Amino acid sequence: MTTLDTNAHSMNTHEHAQVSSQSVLNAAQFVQAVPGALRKLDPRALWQTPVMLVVEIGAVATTVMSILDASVMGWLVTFWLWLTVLFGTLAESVAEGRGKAQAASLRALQEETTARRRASDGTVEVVSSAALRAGDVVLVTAGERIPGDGDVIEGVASVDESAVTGESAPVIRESGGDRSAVTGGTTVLSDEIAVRITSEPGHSFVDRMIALVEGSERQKTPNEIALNVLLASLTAIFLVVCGTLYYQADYSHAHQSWIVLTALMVCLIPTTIGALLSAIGIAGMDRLVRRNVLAMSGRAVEAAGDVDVLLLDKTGTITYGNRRATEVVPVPGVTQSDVETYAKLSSLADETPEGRSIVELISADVAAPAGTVLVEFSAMTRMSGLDAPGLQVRKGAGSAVTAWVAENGGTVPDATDDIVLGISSAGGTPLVVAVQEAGSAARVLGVIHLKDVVKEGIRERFDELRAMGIRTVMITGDNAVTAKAIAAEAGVDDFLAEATPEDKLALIREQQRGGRMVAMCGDGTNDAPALAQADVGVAMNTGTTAAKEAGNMVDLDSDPTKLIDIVEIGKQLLITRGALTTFSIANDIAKYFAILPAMFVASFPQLKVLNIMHLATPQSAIVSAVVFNALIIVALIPLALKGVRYRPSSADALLKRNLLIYGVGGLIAPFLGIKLLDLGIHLIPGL
Ligand SMILES: Nc1ncnc2c1ncn2[C@@H]1O[C@H](COP(=O)(O)OP(=O)(O)OP(=O)(O)O)[C@@H](O)[C@H]1O
Ligand SMILES: [K+]
Ligand SMILES: [Mg+2]
Repeated sequence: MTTLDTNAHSMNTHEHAQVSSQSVLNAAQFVQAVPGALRKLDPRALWQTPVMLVVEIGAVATTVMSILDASVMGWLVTFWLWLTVLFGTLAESVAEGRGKAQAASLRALQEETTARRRASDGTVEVVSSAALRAGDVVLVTAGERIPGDGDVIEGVASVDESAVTGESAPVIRESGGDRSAVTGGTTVLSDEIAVRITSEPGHSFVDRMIALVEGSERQKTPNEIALNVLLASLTAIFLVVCGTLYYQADYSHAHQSWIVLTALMVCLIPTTIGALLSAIGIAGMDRLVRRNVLAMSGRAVEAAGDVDVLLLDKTGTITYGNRRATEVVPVPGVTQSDVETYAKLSSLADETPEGRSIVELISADVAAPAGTVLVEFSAMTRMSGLDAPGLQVRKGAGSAVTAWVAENGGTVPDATDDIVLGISSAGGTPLVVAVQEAGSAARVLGVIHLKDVVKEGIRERFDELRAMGIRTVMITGDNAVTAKAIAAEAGVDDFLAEATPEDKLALIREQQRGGRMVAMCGDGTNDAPALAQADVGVAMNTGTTAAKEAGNMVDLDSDPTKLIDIVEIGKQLLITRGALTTFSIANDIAKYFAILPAMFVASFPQLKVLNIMHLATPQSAIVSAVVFNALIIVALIPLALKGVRYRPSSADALLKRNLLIYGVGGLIAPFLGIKLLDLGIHLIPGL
């Protein structure tokens, strides 16, 4: 067998380089986004954004009015209202465009290849990869491309997944354990594996990635929907206000044209946030993708911004997950060769990496007796072994095997506990080996030492999480002593040992009942229920298909500390949305005071005191406000896409700071902007 390369799982930093090169927004991106923006002007697409739909209807109305009754002012307002809608769709289109290049390179992975499909009778036929269905078994040898998503059911191989993950170091994929999932389009570098296909055509992992980076599957989150309803209500109110203003103005002999009132209405409704809302959401998902995290829903990204507790599986998440047998220790009275024989016997059927490592460690030839029934490992029993006529062998977690020995009339010698304790306190996983032969009570033979290594640099990252106010809890099926040793080494706040899949699920529910937002990182099939229940379920890409399907995010780098980035991006998304909503509404209030006095000052000279801006003429005031209202959308697109900067600090301090910058800033900006625009605009002939 090949030597397993643990470096392949070491934390990598390549994605950070990627981020900085891609986050620069350039003019070309805007230009490329124009066709998409024009398509989005279709009212059937625009109704998703009620505020912008109202602007579009307003633009249609002023177009008609200007045709019927041409005036410079009418055409200027019309032109800028159309630009306002276009800038809104442009924001979304630019946000989407950033995933398009990535989607194109992913599509290259979907090229049809040939596959060697193995029928149930063992015959192998060559078929097209497009003909593969879930359940098919294919053979893939060094140098070949894996034709579809699946689980390795035989063998172990090193695989180049760089096309999907961007990480050039090969990874190990093997049957039985928590590193069995392979992705279609990746390449086998050494050895041969048999893969059971798990996805139907069109529903592969890469298909999902493409849909995700293109934003085509994006659905509004409940928060976005709530905000949209609020914006639509504000819009409705201003529609009524401006509509009735026409008659009130007439009644007071201060007639205002419908063009002026439409312009006023557009200035007052929350167009800025209405235009940028969807771009902010898309940008959040995009930022995650560039960190090599695939979020299956926007809701998960938002939830990440509010996480209080992070639960992590131990093996494969906190440790490299390359748990291997290093020694077998006999209890007093048992020979080394005896304990080794039974340890190997108990592992003949054990297809987990742990089981195979035991078979490899022990050189003695051992064969299963005739009539053997193999007992596979399960996370529930935490044991594996075999049953033969007159012979039962088990190995597994200390508590599980102790219970089994007692059930079968035996007692466990004190020395066992000492050996188990010794291995556990060093952070190793002890597997107790026991046997029951016909006519005698079960007895313990010795203990297998499984070694695993804590991932490098994980401690510092957990410290960071603590600084962000997030509690880390390790949950493991392993015994309490091992758990404690690894917990101390990794620096988690707390741990839960001897946890079954149900225990993991129960712990999450309990935390959620306490009002906490729970994130969970895991890789195993036994983590799947917990990953599904967690508010943010991050599956390691190295993990099983079940885990990857249960979670709402997949980390392509299989780095649990990535949660720090995920939380930051989630917080940044929430803060950006909050900041731009504040700015937008403050802006609209300011515009009200900027325009209204100018509109009515001719009829009501008393308004002069309010007319602090001294805009040149009422017409120029209206046009300047409309132009400002449109330009502010374009001006804020980069901020919406990049996100407001997030620094770890208390929620209170953040709120105060943002209210000050975006609230007060939003109030002042229109006065300055409109005044400046008015200086030029009032010179336009005919206005
Ligand atoms: N192949 C095996 N045969 C027998 N017992 C095993 C085997 N593999 C693991 N065990 C025992 O079962 C326990 C639970 O293993 P499992 O892989 O389900 O852990 P887990 O819940 O995923 O937690 P973690 O991944 O954090 O260790 C292990 O701690 C070990 O004591
Ligand atoms: K507005
Ligand atoms: Mg596990």
